[in-house]
Amino acid sequence: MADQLNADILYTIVDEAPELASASFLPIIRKFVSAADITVGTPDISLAGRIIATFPENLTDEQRQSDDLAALGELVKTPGANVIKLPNISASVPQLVAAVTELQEKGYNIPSYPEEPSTDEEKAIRARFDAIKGSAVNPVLREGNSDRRAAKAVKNYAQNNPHSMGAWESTSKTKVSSMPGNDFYANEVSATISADQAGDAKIEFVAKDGSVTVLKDGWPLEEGTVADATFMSAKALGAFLAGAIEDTKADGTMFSLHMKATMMKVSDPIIFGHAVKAWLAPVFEKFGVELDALGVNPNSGMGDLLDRVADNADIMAAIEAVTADRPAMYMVDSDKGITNLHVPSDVIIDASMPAVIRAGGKGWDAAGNKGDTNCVIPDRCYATIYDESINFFKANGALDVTTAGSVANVGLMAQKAEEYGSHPTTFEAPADGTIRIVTANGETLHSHDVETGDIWRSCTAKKAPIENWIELAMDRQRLTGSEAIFWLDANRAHDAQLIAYVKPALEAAGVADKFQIMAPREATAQSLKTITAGNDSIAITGNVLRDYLTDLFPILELGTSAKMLSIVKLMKGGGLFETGAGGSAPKHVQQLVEENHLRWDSMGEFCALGESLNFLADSKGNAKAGVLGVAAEAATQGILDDNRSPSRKVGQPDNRDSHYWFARYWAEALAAQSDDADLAAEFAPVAKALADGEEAILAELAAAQGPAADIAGYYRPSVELKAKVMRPSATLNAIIG
Ligand SMILES: NC(=O)C1=CN([C@@H]2O[C@H](COP(=O)(O)OP(=O)(O)OC[C@H]3O[C@@H](n4cnc5c(N)ncnc54)[C@H](OP(=O)(O)O)[C@@H]3O)[C@@H](O)[C@H]2O)C=CC1
Ligand SMILES: O=C(O)CCC(=O)C(=O)O
Ligand SMILES: [Mg+2]
Repeated sequence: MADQLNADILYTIVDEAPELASASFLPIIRKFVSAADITVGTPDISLAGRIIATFPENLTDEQRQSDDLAALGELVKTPGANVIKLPNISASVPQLVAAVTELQEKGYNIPSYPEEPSTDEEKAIRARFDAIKGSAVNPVLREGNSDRRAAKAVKNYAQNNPHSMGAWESTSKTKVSSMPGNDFYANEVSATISADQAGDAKIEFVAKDGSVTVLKDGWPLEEGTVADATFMSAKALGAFLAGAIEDTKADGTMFSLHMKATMMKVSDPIIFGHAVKAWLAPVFEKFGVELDALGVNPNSGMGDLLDRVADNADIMAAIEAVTADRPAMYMVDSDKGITNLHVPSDVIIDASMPAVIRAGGKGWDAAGNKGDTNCVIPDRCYATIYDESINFFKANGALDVTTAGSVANVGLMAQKAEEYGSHPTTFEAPADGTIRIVTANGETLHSHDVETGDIWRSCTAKKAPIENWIELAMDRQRLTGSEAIFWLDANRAHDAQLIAYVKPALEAAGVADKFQIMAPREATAQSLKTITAGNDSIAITGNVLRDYLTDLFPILELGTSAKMLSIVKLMKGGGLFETGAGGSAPKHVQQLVEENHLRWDSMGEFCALGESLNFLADSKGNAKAGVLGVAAEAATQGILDDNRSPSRKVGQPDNRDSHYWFARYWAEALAAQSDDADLAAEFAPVAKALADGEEAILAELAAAQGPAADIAGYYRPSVELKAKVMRPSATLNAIIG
């Protein structure tokens, strides 16, 4: 890895669809940039790679691999970082277990995931797995704030080639349901750490008998950190979920739960588990002991539960009886019977809610019928943005993609800001009592009375990232002149603390009149109005809304968030270029394996590559990198202009075809430019060979599609087979080498 880290550009090895795409695209990148002596390192941050790096002790030398994520995590704190970061799996427990099983089958002597660790050894193994679980990569690499937007060319393309949008009826019964109170929103308190309070804090649980358990010790809170505490009442959640199920039935719609069990890896699987228990309440009441004995953990979902109880006819019959009495369920895969509650990571709110909204408020039920759905989002902190969007489209009809403007995002993300950094400070209350934060000087910063099972958490946002975020917002507003809104709710404790940073900073810079501050609901309505009128808006948000909005608006405006420019301006001066704003598209892998068609759109990679090369030119004074970067931008434009992006259906051009075209346009742009004669001379014959070979290459790529493709694995496919499947054109391979 040491050599890898010294490379000019680091292009991450990840999972699923983007990793399949890399098997085709990376050889092209390497060939082109080597002409400027630019090196490309490939640190492995895949789920399988991270598991292997975590458990070296029982592996052979050949199997072992370095902890690339840890190394990258350090690199992003240096000015030289230039990382192209593709989306990776944030694993739920079922995914983690499946990945371990696959590695074991491949001869890796990795311990099994201890579901219920009892011995010290099991607890230690479990702790190591817990560090791999959920969103364990992005928070480590994101040492900067987020600038996500659609490049002009991408936006123009979408306006001229509108994607399909479901119609919105004013009579739609689709709605968002949230708890009326006693949720994270209601119980939040927040404070900004003073000089006196700064230092190592602790979090304590005080039982009814006065005994104190330290939940977290040596927890550094720097001066200026905004530190919140809040909890969700388990009783209130249970009652709400039971009510929402009944309400869905009365409405005649589908029940759907939308969580972020991956990034909120401690709290949201618990909330998900409450929903599984609420759905199967009579089964849990009657068979609690048996379910326990079978190792059922509702937080792992109904899929895991069904596997464990499959041989118990009584429980299966009880489940069937309950299901018959329940409302329709929103399905992940109707054909395969995968429900919304099967796996906690199947329905991820940032992708799932926009899909419902784009479809005109529709989901799919078990029989494959389209219908309205009750979108259950228990906590109210951010649910209002979806509620307001639904209200807006019910009133105004679907967005007109051909004329709509764009909502860009500037997101507070650096150094594990806000909820997405809260896993180490999230706890399920062990009993009735009090949970409190005690600062270094002995003061009680926050204190909550809790009941058994309540989900308590503290979130923090540090001063330097907050200030950097406000600067970034001012930069983007100045460069665009767009409407700019801080999505902050003055009535929410945390947001009020942020507003106390934002207002004076804007005033000091003399730009307060260029910005508005609005609660998320009002900001949603305003932004939708703005883009409906064909204008642009910048949403300046915290970390969760950064995540939600950079799927919501792109999916409405562009049909996908895959085409987003996603830049993380690292606070220490480096550049992290994320590819797109979406995920790793598991469904795409399934299609490739079944019919050798990869519909993954590499537009995010194309945009990131151009940015990374231009950044290299600036940061290292590498003029050739700049020439390559400008040519890569021309190639990206060519893909859009000539409609070379992948199609969804087998038999039509796919991801590999788009890479051929990218290489061709890139070579043509390099051959045509006059800034660097050497590069022009080197790429003229490449451009000619790619043009001359067009017919053969496209025929060879097309011929590969149709039959099943074997890549020998899911989490750790064979490198050789992947290359074989993803590079089926001998003519193209001969040119790329
Ligand atoms: N930055 C990161 O590392 C991120 C990682 N993730 C991880 O990704 C996995 C899947 O997450 P999920 O929420 O389902 O979201 P995804 O974004 O992976 O998938 C949602 C859908 O979006 C479409 N899509 C996304 N990217 C592309 C692309 N490049 N080209 C074409 N279509 C695209 C696909 O739609 P269609 O099926 O219609 O083709 C896909 O099924 C999880 O493990 C999650 O943790 C999620 C978000 C960000
Ligand atoms: O890290 C993850 O799990 C997902 C990240 C994500 O969805 C985003 O940043 O948009
Ligand atoms: Mg996201």
